[in-house]
Amino acid sequence: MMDVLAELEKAIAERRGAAPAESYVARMLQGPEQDLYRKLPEEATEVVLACQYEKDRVAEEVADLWFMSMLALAKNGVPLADVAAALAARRRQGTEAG
Ligand SMILES: N=c1c2ncn([C@@H]3O[C@H](COP(=O)(O)OP(=O)(O)OP(=O)(O)O)[C@@H](O)[C@H]3O)c2ncn1[C@@H]1O[C@H](COP(=O)(O)O)[C@@H](O)[C@H]1O
Repeated sequence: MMDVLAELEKAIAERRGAAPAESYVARMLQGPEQDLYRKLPEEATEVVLACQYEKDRVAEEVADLWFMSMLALAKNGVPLADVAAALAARRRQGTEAG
């Protein structure tokens, strides 16, 4: 799983400087930040709607949300490894608490 996300992180880094006309990644990362941040709640809402009404679309919608989250990480210079570390730390805390 992390391999796919790590590959996506690399692809995003490679494409962020591309011509906006040719790259959605470039459009989102070079454009106004509100264009990107508006997409996050939209995609989250689509996940909820799929869960409630269109279960065969849940995976696709979560993939969209994760992609937008990856763009938000790139926009803010936060590496995927930091997210992995945060989840791992919570896992350890959960193990200790449990
Ligand atoms: N994983 C994705 C990915 N997921 C979704 N999208 C794009 O995200 C956009 C948003 O989807 P929506 O469902 O909201 O569609 P929309 O309403 O048309 O979008 P908006 O115009 O409102 O933004 C769509 O244009 C999708 O094509 C993605 N675009 C790119 N990637 C990855 O990023 C790589 C580099 O992409 P580009 O540099 O953009 O070619 C690709 O090879 C992929 O691996």
